[in-house]
Amino acid sequence: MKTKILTPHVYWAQRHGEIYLRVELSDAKVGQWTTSTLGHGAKGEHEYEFSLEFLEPVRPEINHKSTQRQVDIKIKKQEERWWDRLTLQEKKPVFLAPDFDRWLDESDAEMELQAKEEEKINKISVESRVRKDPYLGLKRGYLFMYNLVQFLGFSWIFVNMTVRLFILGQDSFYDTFHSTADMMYFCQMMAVLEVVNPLLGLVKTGFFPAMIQVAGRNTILFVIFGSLEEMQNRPVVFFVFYLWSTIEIFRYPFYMLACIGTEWKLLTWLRYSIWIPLYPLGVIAEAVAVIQSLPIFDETRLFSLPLPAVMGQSLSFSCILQLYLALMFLGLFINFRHLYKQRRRRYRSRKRKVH
Ligand SMILES: CCCCCCCCCCCCC[C@@H](O)CC(=O)SCCNC(=O)CCNC(=O)[C@H](O)C(C)(C)COP(=O)(O)OP(=O)(O)OC[C@H]1O[C@@H](n2cnc3c(N)ncnc32)[C@H](O)[C@@H]1OP(=O)(O)O
Repeated sequence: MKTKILTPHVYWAQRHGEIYLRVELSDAKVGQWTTSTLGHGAKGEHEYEFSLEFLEPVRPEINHKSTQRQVDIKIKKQEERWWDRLTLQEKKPVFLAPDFDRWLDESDAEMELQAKEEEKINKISVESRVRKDPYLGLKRGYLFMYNLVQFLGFSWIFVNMTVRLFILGQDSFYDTFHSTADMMYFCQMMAVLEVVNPLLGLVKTGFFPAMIQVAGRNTILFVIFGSLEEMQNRPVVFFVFYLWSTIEIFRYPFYMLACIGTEWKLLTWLRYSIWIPLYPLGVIAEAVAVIQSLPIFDETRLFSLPLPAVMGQSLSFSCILQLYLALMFLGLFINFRHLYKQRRRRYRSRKRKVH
């Protein structure tokens, strides 16, 4: 006697490139992928069959996996695009229903596709960077050592000044230069590497912000404090050195951790936040130092530029410093904007990673 062929329940979902069918049959023996199946359905062991005429052409190769509970079928679409429905006929066959476990609407599927693409691109770019750069370890080692030396130098200055402030009180303001200048000279000469590093492609820092930072500080340190003894025992030295070293004892350890692929949230926050009060205060302290040095340069004629006889004797260096004062505020604006962007970039990309 001929057994009755039954139709199983079929659930479907799609992605841009694939169709997923889930046939509710346990222990099924799949015959030809197109139709016939032998398995246990709701009505016991039977032969089951279904047929679907797809809305658009699909590739001939079929992937199917039979489990104790169901048969999973994956079919590739000929062309990667979203279908409005599964079948050519508009009316959905009664045995067919959406597979809500797999179901995504078009925009969700697009996002899933995009995320997969991004993951693929990231993987490729990380792999190619690692493969392409045989000196990566050496570069990281150099940067780590550079940051470590700077961190130790600025920490020494910061601790020295703080201890002296506690012991001597306001008196410590007057000989900051004599107790810390050698170390500051060392650190700021080393800091020239911060302009070289982006030029060599060792770090992603912009060349201009680094140049403004290093040129600005070294003008104050070597030209104003270093060459004018009269400036060296003024309290302004204390404020300038203290503001510089306060940011650096957070910035350099932050970079050190970045070199070994680690991050401490609090340190990152400090690196990208305390410049907000410190930078303007630093520029104000530096401006005070420049203003205080003007009459000294006028008096001593140090670094004055000789002029042709008709124009007078010489141009005092204080005139150049007045121009520099204006440049300082331009420098402040450029670097403040740069640091603001770096802060936004850091927190925006971190937020994206969390989602
Ligand atoms: C046209 C004008 C002419 C100019 C003439 C001169 C005018 C002078 C005006 C100057 C005013 C200066 C005043 C200033 O001296 C006052 C003070 O300093 S007060 C104290 C407060 N100061 C600060 O907070 C500023 C501290 N300095 C800095 O932050 C940097 O020097 C600066 C260049 C301004 C910004 O840093 P950067 O661009 O590097 O930002 P990031 O830290 O986000 O780094 C970007 C990515 O590069 C990686 N990186 C950078 N350096 C290193 C390193 N040494 N080792 C390892 N990695 C490094 C970093 O990790 C970032 O990578 P990622 O994006 O992957 O995280």
